[in-house]
Amino acid sequence: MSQATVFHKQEAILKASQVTVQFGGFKAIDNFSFRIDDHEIHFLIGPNGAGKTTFLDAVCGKTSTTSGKLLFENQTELFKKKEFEIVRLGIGRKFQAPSIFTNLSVADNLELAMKQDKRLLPILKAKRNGGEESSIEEMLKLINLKVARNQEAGALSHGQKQWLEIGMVMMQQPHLLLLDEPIAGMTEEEEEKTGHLLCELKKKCAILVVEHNMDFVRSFSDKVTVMHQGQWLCDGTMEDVQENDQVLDVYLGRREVNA
Ligand SMILES: Nc1ncnc2c1ncn2[C@@H]1O[C@H](COP(=O)(O)OP(=O)(O)OP(=O)(O)O)[C@@H](O)[C@H]1O
Repeated sequence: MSQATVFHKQEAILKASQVTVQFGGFKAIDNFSFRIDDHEIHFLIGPNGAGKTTFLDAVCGKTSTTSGKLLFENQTELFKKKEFEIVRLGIGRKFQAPSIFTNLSVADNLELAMKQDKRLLPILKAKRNGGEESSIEEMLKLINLKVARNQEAGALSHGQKQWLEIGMVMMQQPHLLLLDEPIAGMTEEEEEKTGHLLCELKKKCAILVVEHNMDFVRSFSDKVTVMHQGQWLCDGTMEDVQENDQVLDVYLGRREVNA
């Protein structure tokens, strides 16, 4: 293989092989295989209870896999790793529940997210160095919150809070970003801005998103994987998967696609 071929070959950031997650006798994920490449926005879709969130939980170490392999960047098996170890390896997750400090400024929230030592006082008393200052500035610009840098985070709109949280996860410079329904509760304008934010972020990392809003998936996905009853149903582009008869039957329905 020539050097040029090696450089242009897509690298898998995460490969799941035959992963099963069992709660008692119930398989929330059943023999599921999956792959996401670097710089890809990959949506995980499927009916309620399909196992999408459980898969994110398994990747970030919140839930243990019962069997199968989860290989990160071709070399690290995530099985049995603790959540903080997985964060350090380069997998960041934004949870649905808010985790911002509402009475700190937007910039202070980003600074806090950047530090390994999360004790508030020493961080807020210490003067930021030039490198930290420019990382915060860059992130403020990316998440569209430059004008709100000194505003208390609690006073932001719902959409702005979501972007701040995404920014906080990004301050750890993850190679893989996990998002669970990032546009829930947003206005149409905020949804659009979030989509464009994801397109910017994919220049820095791969992004795996659980989502039910099919218009959003259609607009911003590179690839889509459909899950059903814990199992892989199909994957491909959104155009591909919305023509799959099984996907139409169990999830999308005929009317949605016709519309
Ligand atoms: N800790 C748990 N203990 C027992 N069952 C669980 C647990 N967590 C999830 N489940 C079950 O596993 C199945 C998959 O749940 P999961 O939340 O992953 O689905 P989902 O595809 O994300 O659904 P939704 O789109 O509604 O969020 C569901 O039947 C759920 O009730």
